[in-house]
Amino acid sequence: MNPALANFILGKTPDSILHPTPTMDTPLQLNTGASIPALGLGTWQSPKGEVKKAVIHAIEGGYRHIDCAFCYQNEDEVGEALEDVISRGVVKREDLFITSKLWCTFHKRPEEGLQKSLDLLKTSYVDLYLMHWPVPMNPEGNHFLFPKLPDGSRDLDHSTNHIETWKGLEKLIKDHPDKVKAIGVANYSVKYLEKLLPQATIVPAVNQIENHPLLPQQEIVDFCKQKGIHVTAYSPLGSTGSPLLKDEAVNEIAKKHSVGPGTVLLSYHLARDSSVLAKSVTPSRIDENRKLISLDNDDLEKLASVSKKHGFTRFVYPAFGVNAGFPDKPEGVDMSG
Ligand SMILES: NC(=O)C1=CN([C@@H]2O[C@H](COP(=O)(O)OP(=O)(O)OC[C@H]3O[C@@H](n4cnc5c(N)ncnc54)[C@H](OP(=O)(O)O)[C@@H]3O)[C@@H](O)[C@H]2O)C=CC1
Ligand SMILES: O=C[C@H](O)[C@@H](O)[C@@H](O)[C@H](O)C(=O)O
Repeated sequence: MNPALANFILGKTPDSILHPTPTMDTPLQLNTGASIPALGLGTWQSPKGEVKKAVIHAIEGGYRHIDCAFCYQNEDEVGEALEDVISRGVVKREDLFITSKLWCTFHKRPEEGLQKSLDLLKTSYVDLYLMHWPVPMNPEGNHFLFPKLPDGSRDLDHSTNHIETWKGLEKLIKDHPDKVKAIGVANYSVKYLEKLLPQATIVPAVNQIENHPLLPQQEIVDFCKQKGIHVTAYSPLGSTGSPLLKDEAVNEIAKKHSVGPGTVLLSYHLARDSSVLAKSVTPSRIDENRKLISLDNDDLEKLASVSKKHGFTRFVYPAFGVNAGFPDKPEGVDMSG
């Protein structure tokens, strides 16, 4: 039977009224008063020679949110793409939402880090500037992005901490409101936020975290919601090679809604009031990833069962050797401040 007719007979409010179908442009509110589009194009590991075409394709197809970072080492090509679409009148700069991130070796130099990204991206401002990881690394080490000690471990900067970095970002937005519209964090656990918030004069607008059915991070999502911090989910497909597209429960839900498994994995975050970033340099996938649906409670329960059945999997965990406060990764040195 048609679900709408069934609901009518049962006297139930259809899910479509309770949860209107989200789109990639559904604006989600930030604590700054601005909004962030529900779906963003990721650019991590998007190779040079491909990322420009990918960003142009995405924007021509309606994407308005692009996630970038200095450490991705491809912001120059993203900038060429932005210049291209803006100069051709495909989109106006003010209709785009561009995120960049302060890399770990720049924690003591936020103004320099921001200016480098602005120059590469060929834009006068970013909509959101995130502290990429709450882990300062030696700015004068043996590599400008990934300095290492002789034993091969990452060269951390113990003379400062993420709280000092945040204060630098607060100063940055106060001094340069024309260059950065909102500041936020990434890869923050509840433990780190609990250390940061009492010392912050600006509550981060966003916490960008790894999030998918194998790593629901419900405690962080709930904590952020309570504090007015918007969550953006990264690696929704399981990162490189998109392993989560094969998950059995995800595929059952996809079949039920007659959509692909990617639609389920991306829509999961909208059901939790988060925005989501999907990376692809493949035009057909960039298009496919635009499709979002509203999931119902049965779907969400089934997705919650995925990590209960298989345990937690964190796909992105760089070898900082730092305990970032994530319950699933208790090892490493404490840099929480
Ligand atoms: N703040 C942080 O520390 C982090 C932020 N991020 C951000 O989040 C973004 C997304 O996360 P990411 O880790 O890249 O991983 P995703 O979960 O977005 O997965 C990307 C992978 O999935 C493939 N893929 C994409 N769409 C499809 C599709 N429809 N069908 C089949 N395969 C598909 C891509 O291949 P292909 O490109 O070849 O098509 C690529 O291999 C990043 O790019 C980055 O912008 C990510 C990690 C950490
Ligand atoms: O944003 C993506 C990730 O955080 C990525 O920037 C890091 O994993 C980085 O490659 C590292 O090795 O520290």
